[in-house]
Amino acid sequence: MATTTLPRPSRPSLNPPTGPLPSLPVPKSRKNSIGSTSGSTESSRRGSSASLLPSITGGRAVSSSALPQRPQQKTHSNSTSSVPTLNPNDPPSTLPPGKTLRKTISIGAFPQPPKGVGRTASHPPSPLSTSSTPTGASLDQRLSAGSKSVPSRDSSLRKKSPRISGRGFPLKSPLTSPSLLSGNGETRSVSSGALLNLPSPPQSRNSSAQGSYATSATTFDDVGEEETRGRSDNKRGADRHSLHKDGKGNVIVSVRVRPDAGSNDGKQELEWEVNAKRSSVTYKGREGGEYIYDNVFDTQDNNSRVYDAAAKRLVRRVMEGYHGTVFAYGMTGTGKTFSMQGTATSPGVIPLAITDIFSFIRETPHREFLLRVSYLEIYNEKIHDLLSSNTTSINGQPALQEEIKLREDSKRGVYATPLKEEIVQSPTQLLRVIARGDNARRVAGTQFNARSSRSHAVVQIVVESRERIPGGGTSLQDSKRSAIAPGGVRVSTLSLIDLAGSEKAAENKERRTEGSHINKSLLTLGTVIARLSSDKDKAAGSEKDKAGGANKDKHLPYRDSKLTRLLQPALSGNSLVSILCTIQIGSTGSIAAAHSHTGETLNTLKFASRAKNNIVSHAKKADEALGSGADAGSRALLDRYRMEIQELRKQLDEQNKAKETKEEEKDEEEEKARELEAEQRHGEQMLEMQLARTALKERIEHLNRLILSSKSLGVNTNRSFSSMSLQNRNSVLSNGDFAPVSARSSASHATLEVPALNRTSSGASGTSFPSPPAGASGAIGETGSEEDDSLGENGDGTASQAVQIRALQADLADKNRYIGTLEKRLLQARRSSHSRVSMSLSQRIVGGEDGGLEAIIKEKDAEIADLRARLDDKDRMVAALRSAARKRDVADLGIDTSGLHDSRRTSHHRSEGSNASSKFKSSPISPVALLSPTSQKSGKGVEEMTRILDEMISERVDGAHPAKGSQRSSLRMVSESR
Ligand SMILES: Nc1ncnc2c1ncn2[C@@H]1O[C@H](COP(=O)(O)OP(=O)(O)OP(=O)(O)O)[C@@H](O)[C@H]1O
Repeated sequence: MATTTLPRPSRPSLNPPTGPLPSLPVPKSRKNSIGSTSGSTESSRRGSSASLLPSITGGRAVSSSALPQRPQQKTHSNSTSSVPTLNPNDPPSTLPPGKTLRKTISIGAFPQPPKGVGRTASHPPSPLSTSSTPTGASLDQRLSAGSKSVPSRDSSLRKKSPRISGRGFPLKSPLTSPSLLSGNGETRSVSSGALLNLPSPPQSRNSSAQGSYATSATTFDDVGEEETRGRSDNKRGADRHSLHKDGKGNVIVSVRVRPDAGSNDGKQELEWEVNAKRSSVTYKGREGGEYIYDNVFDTQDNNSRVYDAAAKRLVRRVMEGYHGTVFAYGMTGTGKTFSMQGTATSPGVIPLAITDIFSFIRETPHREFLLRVSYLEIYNEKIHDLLSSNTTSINGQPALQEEIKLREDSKRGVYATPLKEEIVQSPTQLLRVIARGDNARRVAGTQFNARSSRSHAVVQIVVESRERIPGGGTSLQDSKRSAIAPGGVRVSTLSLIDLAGSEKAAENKERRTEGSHINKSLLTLGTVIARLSSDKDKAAGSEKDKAGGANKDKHLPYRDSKLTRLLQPALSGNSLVSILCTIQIGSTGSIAAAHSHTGETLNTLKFASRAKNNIVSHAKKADEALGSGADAGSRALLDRYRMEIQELRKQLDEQNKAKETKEEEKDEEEEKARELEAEQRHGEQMLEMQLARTALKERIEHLNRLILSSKSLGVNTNRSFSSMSLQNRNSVLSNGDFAPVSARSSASHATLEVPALNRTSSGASGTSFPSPPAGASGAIGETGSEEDDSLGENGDGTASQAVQIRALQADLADKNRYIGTLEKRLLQARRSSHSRVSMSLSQRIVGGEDGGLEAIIKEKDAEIADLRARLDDKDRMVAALRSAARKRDVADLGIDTSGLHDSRRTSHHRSEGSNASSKFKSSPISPVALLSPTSQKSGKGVEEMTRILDEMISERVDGAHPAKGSQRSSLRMVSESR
């Protein structure tokens, strides 16, 4: 395709059309739309001339806007002589009793998207009607719903006013005047549902407005061609062509005639002729003339038709990226508000435009849109925000508000600030916003209108749009991709303006003041438009003009009123323009005539002619603000929102990640801390347990050695030490494997130095003495080689006292070493659990737990004292043993050696083959002496010593019992005390 060509009638050879505007890109979706509808009978009917239409690139649809344009327009409008002058002799009129008061219902009364009425059932459905309206009703339904309530205009026209040119169907007027924006709403010439997106035959000026918007993708160049073609049959075609080359095709001027309720006598026909077909209004009175416009709506035309012909195409253009302005101009009470707002049953331009805007959005999936709306009024030359939240109406009059100022910059042109803009997402929402503004607008009853608008009201809908990714996917993934790679944002503005009506001086002072402001601003508007014509030749087609007419500012009094200042961008060529002028025609003697409407009507007609003739528009599609920076398209909220959303999403992701990481870290830290704490606690517990176990083990071992040793020696019996000793020795030696018995553990040997005296007497002592207390038995066989620890060379234990002393000393050394070992371990344990211990200690101190620190210290002191007492015991024991040894030495002087043999006999087998026996022989003191009758003294000493030892051993045994003392606390006490 790619190029779908639409039928175009052959036309005379004219210069190639040079449309004032560049070709408009059309979404591909349009192609489908077109295709679906262009395959209709109308399409085939026009197929013969399809080649004449510009080809469609990229599958774009073709517009039906390429309509022939009425040739008379320019000639008439340009001809000042043709404009009838006002008749100053017209008598001032007064409001007749029968005048219909304005009963316009604000669009607030229909919050839901309006349903058009008044269209005939034969209206072809809009191509947009294939999709539902926002309220769910298709446009077709909307249109057909209203068709019953409004009679066919043709029939009514014929009936009421046979002199008014009817628009019989299908009419193929050779004067059909195509326009960039115009497209007459007449659709009855087109079969229903068939050719909504196709151009009317060249001769038909009554091309469907719907058709025009259905094919709004048509480039302006196309229109230029059509205009040229349309003019070909008219002697004024050349003029029209040049006019459109000047950009006139972007300006539509329509005149709407309001029905005159008081005119039932047909007299109006005598003075006025309204020919909707020719789009002309003719005044036949004095200085009369014919006025021809793009559209003339007679009294039977309803709002829907007015919208279709005068505004629909412009609205579609705005959605495509052009700026567009629609305003209603006319005398008070002639139907401006009625046309712009409409009623619940007959919605006007504003609600119908809103419906179309959202229809367009729905049908343009390859672009995304953002709409924002503002609503202001110019009242007594001051601008007020009708959407401002502090707009509170008091007794029907809005409260005073902050004045809005007009500013201008290169990007935005002239704009009001500060002005509230509301972003809207549905037709209902948009209608409600506007209804809110309507309620805040100043209205008052006047002589001519019970609810007269006392201000100029401007609804501005800013349309931001941006191309979505190719393919226009609507999936979430596509949306995301689109958000990630934003294209340029195009910003266009649709201004819908309901001007206050010009009026004669009122009696009421307030109304007079309002009226003077209204009239002044309207006068300025008229002046600006009138002067546009003087500049048009210079400006037309020039870059200066395209730039917005900045140079014109020097000549044109835009700044004389806020209205003209606000309209400056539109009037100076940057916008597509549609002007709807409303008049009320009264015949001689009618109500309207009685109110001097004729003069005002003629003024309005002249204004409309000048506007059509003078306003030059070189509206261009707004550039897409490329780049994603905040500067690009400073007003493009769409971009900013996209960026903001992306930024927020990014932040949210980061925050989520940070939160997750933190939580993980926190969990990990907590876990680690818990583990560490548990580990520490466990380690400490294990260490303590180990320590305690070791201490207990050693202590038990040690004490066991003592006990066993004591038992083996028989010290707990009443028998004599020597006999016990011998007995023991016998048992020990009964296996004939005599070995010296160590009096102590091998470890003890090295740590305690044995006194020389004991050492020398150890082998010679004949005193029987118990075996070494600790570890003796366990050491037998292992440490038996230690010669110093021999029980006695003579085998009777006479050397046992010295051995005993050394054993005790060794035991003492053992204990000291043992304590040292415990100390080391405790210190080690303390280091690892220092903090914990100190903490628990401090807690104990603070909380007074377990009696507090004092109790602990006392406990430790007691343990220290206990240990000291034990040491003292040992010292005493050692001293007693030494003392006994000395006594024995003294007694040795009178020893009877006879007993020695007995003694020897008793231990005969032991002494034999023993090294110890040889030692014993050489000993200066025989151990037997201790047991002989001559050694009574020494025997007494031994008994005493034995007793002491018994006590000590039993004491230790008691102490070793777990129930009788806490090893752990004892150990701790020792370590802590040191
Ligand atoms: N075409 C029409 N068909 C039926 N009624 C109409 C038409 N035009 C206007 N009217 C009625 O005429 C009355 C005045 O209309 P409207 O208020 O729209 O005039 P206006 O031009 O806005 O006046 P003003 O400038 O004072 O605000 C209203 O009651 C309205 O319903």
